[in-house]
Amino acid sequence: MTTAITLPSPAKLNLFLHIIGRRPDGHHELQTLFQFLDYGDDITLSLTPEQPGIRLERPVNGVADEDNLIIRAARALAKKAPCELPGVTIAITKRLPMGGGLGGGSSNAATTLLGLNHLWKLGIGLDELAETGLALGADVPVFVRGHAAFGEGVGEKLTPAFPPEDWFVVLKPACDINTGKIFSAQGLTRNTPRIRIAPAFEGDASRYRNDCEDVVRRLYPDVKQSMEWLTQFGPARLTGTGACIFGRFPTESAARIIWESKPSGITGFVAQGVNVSPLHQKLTELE
Ligand SMILES: C[C@](O)(CO)[C@H](O)COP(=O)(O)OP(=O)(O)OC[C@H]1O[C@@H](n2ccc(N)nc2=O)[C@H](O)[C@@H]1O
Ligand SMILES: Nc1ncnc2c1ncn2[C@@H]1O[C@H](COP(=O)(O)OP(=O)(O)OP(=O)(O)O)[C@@H](O)[C@H]1O
Repeated sequence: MTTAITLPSPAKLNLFLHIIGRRPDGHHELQTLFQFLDYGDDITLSLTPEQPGIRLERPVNGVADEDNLIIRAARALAKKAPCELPGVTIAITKRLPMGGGLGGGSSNAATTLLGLNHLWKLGIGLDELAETGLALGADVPVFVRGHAAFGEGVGEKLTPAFPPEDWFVVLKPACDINTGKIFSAQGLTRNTPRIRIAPAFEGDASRYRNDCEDVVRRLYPDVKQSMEWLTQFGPARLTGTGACIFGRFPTESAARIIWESKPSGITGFVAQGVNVSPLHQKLTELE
């Protein structure tokens, strides 16, 4: 019987992000193109049959365990079980910056849902797991489903997409950005016309933009400065509500040359865009 697994919890990029309106509940209606990166956190789930309950081996810096999306996801899943479950200890190796627009917390929640569904042998389908995940955050469903996608609604209505699997230089300017602050900012573009995209999306995402970019550049000079630097080598774009920005390159070596030339003090990483989540690739290997 498998008692422990280590699973990837990848980052996502919003290759574009359009805000097309506001719902009556105040949430913004989006159109976005999600792609995963082959870079992210790792989560180890270890069953502890002798000790009931769900616990984190070490807290995530700055996040109370009660608020941690890993714990919240595990508890939401446990509620669905028809019987008593073995306990679990969860350890995370955190690489993704928080408040970076890379969806780290949401990805951690999805990895926990899928990993525990596997270890606890619950047999819950992806539709139900995506619905459970949506209650934890708008980005959780795409991580649960595990395919690059055109997202609508708040990002939960997903149509599989196949953007090119290019290489990215991802930079993390020295600021953390609160998503709620950007969505409530004055002057945010909230009326981008809805686009119609065939389900087999193969269009050039560079024609589209991130509607949060102007507000974020105005409020965060570090983001503006990093974008100006990266733009010298091609289009640079914000992911989510920032703070991370990215530039795309056709090969790893092209991306690494730019990465090596970055000014000192800028953090980030180089990674490849992938249309099947590394989490799902790993789970398929385990089957
Ligand atoms: C920016 C994205 O990462 C793009 O993929 C997501 O839309 C973020 O969605 P999320 O993780 O659910 O965002 P949260 O950090 O929970 O949202 C914080 C706050 O931002 C506002 N918010 C968020 C998402 C959305 N579509 N419209 C909003 O107006 C809401 O006031 C919400 O309470
Ligand atoms: N496991 C977790 N990892 C990271 N953040 C978490 C986690 N659980 C809860 N959070 C909370 O979620 C907030 C957002 O963190 P996250 O890494 O998801 O940011 P993000 O990449 O900007 O997300 P998004 O792209 O969804 O806006 C953090 O500031 C933290 O308070």
